Amino acid sequence: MSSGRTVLSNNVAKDRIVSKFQQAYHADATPYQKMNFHPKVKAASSENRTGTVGLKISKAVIVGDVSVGKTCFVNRFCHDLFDRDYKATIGVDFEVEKFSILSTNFTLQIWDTAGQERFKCIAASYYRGANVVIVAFDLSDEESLNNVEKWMVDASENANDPVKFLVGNKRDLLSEAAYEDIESRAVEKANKLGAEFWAVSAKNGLNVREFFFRAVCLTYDSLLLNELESTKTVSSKQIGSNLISIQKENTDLYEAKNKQKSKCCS
Ligand SMILES: Nc1nc2c(ncn2[C@@H]2O[C@H](COP(=O)(O)OP(=O)(O)OP(=O)(O)O)[C@@H](O)[C@H]2O)c(=O)[nH]1
Repeated sequence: MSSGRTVLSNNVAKDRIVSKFQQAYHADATPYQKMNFHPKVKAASSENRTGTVGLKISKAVIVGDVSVGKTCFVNRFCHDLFDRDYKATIGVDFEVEKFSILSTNFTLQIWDTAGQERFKCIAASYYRGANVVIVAFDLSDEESLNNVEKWMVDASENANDPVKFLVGNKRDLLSEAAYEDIESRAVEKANKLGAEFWAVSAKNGLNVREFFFRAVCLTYDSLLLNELESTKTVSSKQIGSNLISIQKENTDLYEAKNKQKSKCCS
């Protein structure tokens, strides 16, 4: 976390408090149509029934061609800095950001990977288990948009049912007309990839904070909803040569008053 930020008692900076559901950048370029936190997520958050979601560290990976501005994008959000000199990322780098979402602590690890081919193997080993996949391209470089498909396939392969984004950076370099031209192709590409499109500028900060807030809102909502919905856990025990499944009601996150006795079945 950058110095100079007001940090609250729960170790979360004041500018990392998320109390409203961040909307998509472009209504026609998102597979995520929800406009608000799920009512069950809101209720569980206000009643502190957030299970492991507030304890775990969620993971975001950012991938894309060389020099599209991945490091600058992360640095703009995490440190409010912009470096105009290019320094290639060697392998991977990461930042940790703490949020408070609907008063629940939520930690996001942001993995910034190298775009250079020679570091691809190292970077790819960090894609595993990602909850958020961000494929970045340079809005002023059509070639980098042409390559987003392979980045999305590679990064999503071992991810954990991720929320997917296509982020066009360097918006500051384009006129309105030039932007509209590339936007239509980017939206088409995002829809094809099942990803949500954002146009940002790491240089002037345009949409950077909004983007990360959107990413954590969607991730928190989906992780907590999954946890709330998995009310039934099935564990298996090997007894002799028989596999016995024990189904038990795990109602901790729901109304405790509805708790029932564990049931056994074969
Ligand atoms: N005009 C403008 N330049 C940018 C922006 N973001 C990054 N740059 C410049 O683009 C160059 C590359 O930025 P990086 O963030 O290092 O790119 P990267 O994608 O992390 O590169 P690799 O680590 O090699 O994969 C630098 O010279 C930055 O100053 C932006 O939003 N606008």
